[in-house]
Amino acid sequence: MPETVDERMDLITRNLQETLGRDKLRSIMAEREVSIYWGTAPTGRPHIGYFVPMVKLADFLRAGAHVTVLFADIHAYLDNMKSSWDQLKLRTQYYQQVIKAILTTIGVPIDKLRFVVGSEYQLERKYTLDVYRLEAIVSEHDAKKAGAEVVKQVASPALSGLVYPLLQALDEEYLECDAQFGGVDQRKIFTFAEKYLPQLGYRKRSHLMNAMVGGLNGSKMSSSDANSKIDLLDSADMVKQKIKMAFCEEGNIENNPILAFSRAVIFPAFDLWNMNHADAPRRCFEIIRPEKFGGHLSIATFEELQTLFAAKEIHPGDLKNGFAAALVSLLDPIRAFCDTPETQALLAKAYPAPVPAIQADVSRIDLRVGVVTHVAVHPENPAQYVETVDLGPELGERTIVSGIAAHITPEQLTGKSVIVAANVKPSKFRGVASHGMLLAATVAEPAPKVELLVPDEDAKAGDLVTIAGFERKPDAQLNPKHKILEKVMPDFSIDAEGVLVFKSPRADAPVQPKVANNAITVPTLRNAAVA
Ligand SMILES: N[C@@H](Cc1ccc(O)cc1)C(=O)O
Repeated sequence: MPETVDERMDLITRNLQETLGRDKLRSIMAEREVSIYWGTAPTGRPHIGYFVPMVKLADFLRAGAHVTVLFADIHAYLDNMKSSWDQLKLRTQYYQQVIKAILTTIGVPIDKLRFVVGSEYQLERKYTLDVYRLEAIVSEHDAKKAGAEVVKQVASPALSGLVYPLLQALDEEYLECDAQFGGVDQRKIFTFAEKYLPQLGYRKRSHLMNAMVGGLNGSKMSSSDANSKIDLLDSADMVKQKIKMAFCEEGNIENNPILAFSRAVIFPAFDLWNMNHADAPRRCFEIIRPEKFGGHLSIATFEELQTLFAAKEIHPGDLKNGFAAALVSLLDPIRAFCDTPETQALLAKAYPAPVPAIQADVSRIDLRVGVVTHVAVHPENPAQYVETVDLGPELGERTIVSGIAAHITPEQLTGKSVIVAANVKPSKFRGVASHGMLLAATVAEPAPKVELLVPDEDAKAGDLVTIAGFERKPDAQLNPKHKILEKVMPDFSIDAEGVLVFKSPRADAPVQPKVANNAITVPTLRNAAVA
């Protein structure tokens, strides 16, 4: 630990973008050991960006500070349920493992740190009461503003996003810290805490802010853009591949994610390692290249690397290779640490592969020809018919209930061919189970009219309806929750000639559904909807 308070203070604040309440922190440090905390909400899979704050924790420890890492599980939930309640425990466990692995890799002694899970104290009576006390004095405006850069901004924001900054402010009191550390994206929450903690009678804390390190494509490091972020467990090949795609312009040192990350992580991590292994050969940033392109370089400081790159003495390809090798050397031990059946199982449960989105397309509906063999008025509802419909050799006869009695007479229906959605989920209409749906055209104006769709004369019971561009793949039974019919039926209509057409997402113009090679029609309605 450095001798003087000023030296220790310099170590705590070096490389930070901004510090609020520096003098206060210094005066505390002159009296006793200070305590600093950093919090993370266990949401998406941690990526290499997590190395950045860890490097600072090393500085804090070396300056003699007590350091707490908070796993803010409740915050992960409050922030638009980025983690569901079920996932939270698992993700918190996973975060704990990998954060400890990162710290170990860069040579931070984890036995000197305190690890806390938010829900362990944030549900206690006193804390809860303080949340309410804050809610009673914080304006909606201030709460919203505080979270604007941290809480995901959505169209119809939930109340939980407003509560988020309140809890983060209270954490400073309950973790008994003198300063909170975070990225500059936390700034508005930090100033919010400075304003409101004193109003509850608590001490205003100091705030230490790291610069943000961007993604590899030159913008923000985002979990949703796979190429912009490197997962902590990516293989060496994957890491090299992503770095190859990274934005890195010759001579450009201003917008250069590789240089930025080298400065924030690679060099500090190598420095720590060299400090802890005084007897071993020093670890350096190595540029390996053939003699004719300048030969091998061992670079000890970031400034040296940056100067050489600015002078175009290091080519982007060589910088990328050197960076990839350095990064892989940091990630190797993390991957090894997590390469146990337990961690792999944990990971699979905490971050399950996304279920493919449900395709609501017409191929899932079993449309076919039926022949109505018998019609009776529903015994308990005169607006409905109970029909017996022959759906051909494969499906046989079915009972189907249709609410068309006001528009069609039993005589008009008996013996006729119709078009049936045969795989709708059976449902009961006042005691009579219906096993299908007859497709009909409807108009509302000038007077409501309904006509059933009619296949051509040659169609037989059981014949299939086909639609160009779609291979029939009907579900055994449509799941009402997937709302396939609701989503697809509006794309059917009757055109100006009285022919059934389908507005296919796979064709430029409407297509005609066919039975064998023939169109489906209605007797008299034109430009009508289909239901
Ligand atoms: N707001 C932090 C997480 C956090 C939550 C609660 C805290 O007390 C501190 C930090 C983030 O964006 O990652």
